[in-house]
Amino acid sequence: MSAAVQNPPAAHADGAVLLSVAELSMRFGGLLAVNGVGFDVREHEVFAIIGPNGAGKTTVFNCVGGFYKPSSGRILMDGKPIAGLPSHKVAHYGLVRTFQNVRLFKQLTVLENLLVAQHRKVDTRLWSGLLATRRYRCAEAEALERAAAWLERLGLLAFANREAGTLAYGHQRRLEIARCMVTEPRLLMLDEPAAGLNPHEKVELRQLIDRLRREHGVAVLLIEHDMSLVMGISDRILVMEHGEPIMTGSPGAVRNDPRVIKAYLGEA
Ligand SMILES: Nc1ncnc2c1ncn2[C@@H]1O[C@H](COP(=O)(O)OP(=O)(O)OP(=O)(O)O)[C@@H](O)[C@H]1O
Repeated sequence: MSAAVQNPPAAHADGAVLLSVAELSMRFGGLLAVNGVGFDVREHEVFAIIGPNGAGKTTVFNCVGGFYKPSSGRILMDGKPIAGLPSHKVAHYGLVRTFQNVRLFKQLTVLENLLVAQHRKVDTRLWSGLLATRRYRCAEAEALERAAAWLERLGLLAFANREAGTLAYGHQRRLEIARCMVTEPRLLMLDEPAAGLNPHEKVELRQLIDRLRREHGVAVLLIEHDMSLVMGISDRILVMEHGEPIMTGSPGAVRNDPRVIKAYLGEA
């Protein structure tokens, strides 16, 4: 990795803490997949977790996102404990995620995918729908408006009525992000968003992440193996190996740390 690459300034280093993870551990039988991991994500910050395959990154994501109940540790969102809550409850706190492998409703249209994602905001009680109460109709119209706005922002409006499964892979990945954004999250968790993208799409992804935090105020928690993307977009980076944290620091500090170079980045 070239030492000449410039780091972005740590512009968000003073923001309020949004997510706080402390002493997080996750055991699968005899395997301690995550051991004593701690980090904070601040408002509007892009915070990345990197490390070799099997380091425990996705397991941390699954604990934070409500897919695993951690064996021990604290996870606070806005100061409120969320460890062990199921993912739909975690989403109530404004924390949503994408997956390593695209998970869309492939037989539904692009637009329908965004409407389904907002069911929490629309009163889905049967009688409300049957009676088409004013509140229900309003919420439905707003959901449609929000969906159309995000499709437009992400350049997907022309595909609104296409089945999601027929979109090109890069568009499906963008639709996943749109599906998160219609829920108006405060913290967006992206699990290897650049995987399978071509170089041009990676540049667009970087611009998109930057726009989301600047214009829409989200913080981003990122797992990614593409070091050019990670180093270019992150304010701070946590490096993991064998389930344990090696260090947390700015891209420059991480890139030059001998332990990180040995465990993951390799010699330039
Ligand atoms: N549900 C599970 N049951 C048992 N072992 C698991 C489970 N999930 C993960 N592991 C193990 O925990 C360890 C950490 O895996 P994890 O997927 O979190 O790593 P990772 O850093 O995300 O790797 P990658 O970069 O390849 O996605 C690995 O040894 C993995 O085999």
